[in-house]
Formats: sequence, C-alpha cells, structure tokens
Amino acid sequence: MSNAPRLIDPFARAITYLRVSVTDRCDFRCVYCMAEHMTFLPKKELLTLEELDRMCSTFIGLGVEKLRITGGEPLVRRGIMTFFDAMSRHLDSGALKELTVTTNGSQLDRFASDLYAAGVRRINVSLDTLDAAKFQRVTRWGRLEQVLSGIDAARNAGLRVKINTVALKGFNEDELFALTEWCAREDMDLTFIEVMPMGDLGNEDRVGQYWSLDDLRADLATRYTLTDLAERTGGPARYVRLNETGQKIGFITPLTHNFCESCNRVRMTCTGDLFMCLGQEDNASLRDIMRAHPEDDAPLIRAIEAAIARKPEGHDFDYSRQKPDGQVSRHMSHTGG
Ligand SMILES: Nc1nc2c(ncn2[C@@H]2O[C@H](COP(=O)(O)OP(=O)(O)OP(=O)(O)O)[C@@H](O)[C@H]2O)c(=O)[nH]1
Ligand SMILES: C[S@@+](CC[C@H](N)C(=O)[O-])C[C@H]1O[C@@H](n2cnc3c(N)ncnc32)[C@H](O)[C@@H]1O
Ligand code: SF4
Ligand code: SF4
Repeated sequence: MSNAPRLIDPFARAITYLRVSVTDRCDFRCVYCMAEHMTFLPKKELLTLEELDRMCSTFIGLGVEKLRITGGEPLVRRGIMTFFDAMSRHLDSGALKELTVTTNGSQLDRFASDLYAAGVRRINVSLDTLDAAKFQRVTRWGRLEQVLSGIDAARNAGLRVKINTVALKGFNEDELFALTEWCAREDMDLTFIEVMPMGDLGNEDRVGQYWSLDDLRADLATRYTLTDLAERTGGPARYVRLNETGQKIGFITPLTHNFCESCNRVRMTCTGDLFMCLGQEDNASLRDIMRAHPEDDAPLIRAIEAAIARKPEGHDFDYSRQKPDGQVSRHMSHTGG
C-alpha cells in the first residue's frame, strides 16, 4: 500500500524522496569532497540506528516512497545492516517503493549480499577513473582494485550498478570513452555529475576543475549518436541513449541546466538536520524534537511539515565568477550529495 504524499512544498512539488546521510565519516578523502584532515562528529551527536529508523519511518508515513542511504561512506557506519534490515519492512508493506544506496564501493565485497537480502536492488557506485594511480590521487586513500572487486560482488549478488562519475577538467576528460566503453561492456548505466562548489577545500581549484556537461556531451557526440530520453528515475539525472551501443548515459547538471523545478527531495544529515535543498544552508533540526517526545510522533511531524513549508525554489550555485557565488560552506559529505 502506498501513502498519498502529504509533504507538498510552496511550489506545489510533492516531496517523496528522502536522502539520508548515515555518517559523516569516510574511508576515502576525495579531493572535491573532503579536506585530507577532517574533524568528524562525536558519536553522541549522531542519530542512533533506532532513531534513524524512527525518523525514516515517520517520513515514509508522510508519503516518502524512495529512500537513498548515503554519507560520508554509508557502509562504514557500524551496524548499518541492522538499519537496512529494519527498512525492508516498509518495502514489504508497499509504502516504500525503493531502498537504495550511494557508495564509494570499498565495502561492497562484505555487504553486497546483505544489501540484496534487505531488498536493495539498484546501487550507485562513485568512480571517477579507471586508472589506479589517478584513482588514488583523486580519492587520496582509495584503492581502485578494491572498488572494482566490490562492483563485481554487487553484480554477483544481483544488484544493478550505476556508476557516478564527477566530470573533472584536466583529470578524467581523457577517459570519457574508456569509462563509457567499460560501462557498455559491463552493462552498467553511467551518470556524469558537474562538480559543485561545496565545502572549504583550501587550495582546490573549483573553477579550474569545472567541466561543463554541455562540453562533455559535445565530446561524446563526436563518437556516438545521442538520443535524448524522456525517462526519469526520481533523481535529477537527464538521460541519453548512445545509438551505437544502446547504453544509457545520465547527466546531472545543477550548474548548466537547473532541474529544480521538478525537485522531489529533501536530505537529512546523520545528526537529524533536515536540509530542504542541497544548494542552500537553511535547515531544520529534528533530532532534539524527536528525542523530547519519545512516545509521540506528532511534534516531529509538525516540525517536518514546517520545514517543507520553507523549501526554496532552487539553489544559487554559479561558476560564472572567479570565486563561485552560492558557495555552500558545508562539505558534500555532510548531506551526502
Ligand atoms: N544540485 C543537486 N544535485 C543533486 C541532487 N540530487 C543528487 N545530486 C547530485 O547527483 C549526485 C548523484 O546522486 P545519487 O546519489 O547517485 O543519486 P541519483 O543520481 O539522483 O540517483 P537516482 O536517485 O537513482 O536518480 C549527488 O551526489 C549529487 O552530487 C539534487 O537534488 N540537487
Ligand atoms: C558525498 S558522496 C557520499 C556517498 C559515497 N561516499 C560516495 O562517494 O558515493 C555522494 C556523491 O557526491 C559526489 N560528490 C562529492 N563532492 C562533490 C562535489 N563537490 N560536486 C559534485 N559531486 C560531488 C560524489 O562523487 C558521490 O558520487
Ligand atoms: S565522495 Fe564519497 S567517497 Fe569520496 S570523500 Fe566524499 S563521501 Fe567519501
Ligand atoms: S538544488 Fe535544491 S531545489 Fe534544486 S534539485 Fe537540488 S535539492 Fe532540489
């Protein structure tokens, strides 16, 4: 049984998609996402697994149909499979249509079968290069081999894998066709993401590393015939089919083609802060309200509804100046992308 959406924002958009960051920690330090030396939150600040369950279940009761678990790296949170198992009851009841995860892939060898058993069917794995040395450079602490092995484990467990690649000028421009051909061969969807100006990363050159997906698309069109597809997955990606290989390529273009008019999502951090927009700072703290009313969800529901009533129309990212305006000071790992 599915719930009618009860969360409607001021622009008449129904909020049916919740992205939950279950930890701010990560075993990688991707250069566009984190500084090398990060200070992470003390454990007592985090929602417990039971609190995450209560929070997500409340959103599902309010019409959320899609739950994406992210982080930091979601699969490094201790005991996280207990939470996935708990969420599977909402899949069984039909209230939740999709339970999914965005991961760097490092822990999939260990967890792929458990994810499948909990009802996860599609996962997104972030991978920016197929070159081991470059992989280490961009993730600082990651090993390509471990991620490729994790992807194999996921596919063997029956999970459909989509690869997410952040388009980085001067870094993976030369691998456009290698990545595309690898995904075609392995029958995996591929989505490119424009790098967004989030978090203070010291000397990272935001403007210099920005590779517009309009340019990337033009490069793809030198080798393939592209057909625009109308389909949507409930996420922000727009898709094309490459006629020669039949594969689907997604583009997430918050900068060049804003997709905010059809936004259906909000994000919750591991401390229970609800961000109404990835590209804005406004948030509502739900944790303390929930903790103050252990037996009664009504105050939490009122707080969620009040937060949705202030959801903005869109973000203010802008690369057209040397220092991007709309720079959001929190790191991407805080809200999980
Ligand atoms: N600006 C903006 N970027 C987003 C939004 N949602 C996702 N992204 C970006 O897209 C990246 C990939 O998102 P994923 O977690 O893989 O999810 P997705 O591609 O939306 O996947 P589906 O839900 O399956 O379509 C995120 O890390 C963000 O960088 C959004 O609402 N606004
Ligand atoms: C923050 S990570 C969290 C989940 C997991 N650790 C992973 O890497 O998939 C989610 C996504 O955000 C993307 N991301 C991180 N920083 C970004 C930035 N500044 N601009 C665009 N995408 C970014 C990553 O590439 C990844 O696909
Ligand atoms: S993008 Fe994902 S894997 Fe990379 S540092 Fe951020 S949270 Fe970790
Ligand atoms: S930038 Fe904000 S309004 Fe636009 S799609 Fe993302 S979350 Fe929605």
